[in-house]
Order: sequence, then C-alpha cells, then structure tokens
Amino acid sequence: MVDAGSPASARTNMPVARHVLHVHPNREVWTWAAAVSIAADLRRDLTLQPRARLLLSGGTTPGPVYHALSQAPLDWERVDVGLVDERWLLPDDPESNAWLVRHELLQDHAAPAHFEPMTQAGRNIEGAVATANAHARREATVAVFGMGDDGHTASLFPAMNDFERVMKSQRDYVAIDASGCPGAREWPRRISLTPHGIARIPHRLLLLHGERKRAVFEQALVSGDLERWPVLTTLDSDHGTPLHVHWYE
Ligand SMILES: O=C1O[C@H](COP(=O)(O)O)[C@@H](O)[C@H](O)[C@H]1O
Repeated sequence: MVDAGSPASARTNMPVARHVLHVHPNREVWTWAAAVSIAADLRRDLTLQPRARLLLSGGTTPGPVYHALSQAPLDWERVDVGLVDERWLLPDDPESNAWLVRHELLQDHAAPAHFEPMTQAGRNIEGAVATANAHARREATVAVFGMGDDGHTASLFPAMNDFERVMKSQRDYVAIDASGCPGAREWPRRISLTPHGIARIPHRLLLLHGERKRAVFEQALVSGDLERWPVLTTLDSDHGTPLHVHWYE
C-alpha cells in the first residue's frame, strides 16, 4: 500500500492523505480486496443505522468486484443501491450502467438489495435527475468510481458542455451533455454525480486496471488541473477522508 498526496492539516500540521493507493498483484486479489472493503463499509453502517447506501459506476472495469460483492453475507434487504452515473439508456439496455449492476451485483446474497435505476420508460431526463436528487437526500455510505483514459470519472468529462455549471452545481446529480467528448462514446446524454455530490460521500473507491490508467491517474495528480482531469474530483470529501485507489496491472 502506498500513501500519497500530502497537503498539511491546518490544525495538526500533519500531512493529510488525499488518496491511498493499493497496488494488487493480480486481478483476483484486486477483486476481493475491493469487495471486502466495500462490504466492511456497508456492514459498519448497518450496525449504526437502519439502512446503508451504495453508489456504483458502470463501464468495463468494476464487473468482477460487483460479482464478488454479491457473495458477501450482509443484510442486503437494508441496502439501497444507486448509480454514480448513467448513460441515457433504459436499464434493460446491456450498455447501461444499471444493466451491469443488475447482472453482476444483484445476484446471490445481494439479490434482496433495493436498486434505484435512474432511467425508466416514460421518464424524461429532468424527471430522472429530480428522482436521483430525491434519493440522494440520504447520504451514501460508499461509492465506487471508475476512470476513462481521458481522465473522466462518473460522467464528468473534460471539455463537456457547461463544464463550469456542472462542476459548481450545488445539486448532487445533474444532466450532462458531453457531445463532442470522445470519452463519452455514443452516449453524450447522461446523468452524473457532481463534485458537490461526490464530496458528501465518506468512503470512495477508485477502481483502476492496467498501466495506461495508472499513468493517466498519476498524470492527473501531477497536473492538478481539474478541468483537464475531472477524476481529481474524487479526491475531495467533506468528511476529510481519502480516496482509496485499487489498482492491478
Ligand atoms: O462511461 C463510463 O465510463 C467510466 C469508465 O469506464 P471504463 O470502461 O473505463 O472502466 C465509468 O466509470 C462510468 O460509470 C461510465 O458511465
């Protein structure tokens, strides 16, 4: 484990880590380490309050972790599962983030969890954003983030339309127009957590795989330029807790 990022705390003068990098030897260890960490956060929260809340990303990276997590013996009936972001696709579309969550996580032990997909037939994007913000009134316990090779996280893309408005929004979720952003691929219309929404989450994991993504993340840290590298938003928390980055080659 490598501890990194070190602005000094004003009160103690001790360095405060903004992220902790966990380097794993292979995919299996990465998978189980991340799943065990998420399960531990949920279990702890379930001892303190009636329900816990888990927010998940989509994409090609986190599937194995969700699958492993589905085998955790938790009181899943008391867990609400929401999304960090969603492409403007219905949940039964295999390219939607909801589809990934349903097929990889909401199985086995985790089947009884309460899932909140963002999109629904007949719901327009404003309605979907309003519903996501209503769910977000309850603070999430833990969130899982990914990162694209362009440095985007959630659906916060470098050079997306209305970048300033989105990044400064005081709402947890907003609609995204990422037209012209290559990283958004064929889904420029999206819904995403904002930096404000991300900062409210005490436990944040960033799942990375491969040399390319590690190099992108390190380049982002060195640059410190949030506009070019929106993934940097995951470092900041109102709780003062570090981002846990799990990586394997
Ligand atoms: O489009 C998205 O991409 C990111 C990163 O995905 P990956 O395939 O590079 O792992 C993902 O975190 C996000 O949820 C998704 O909407």
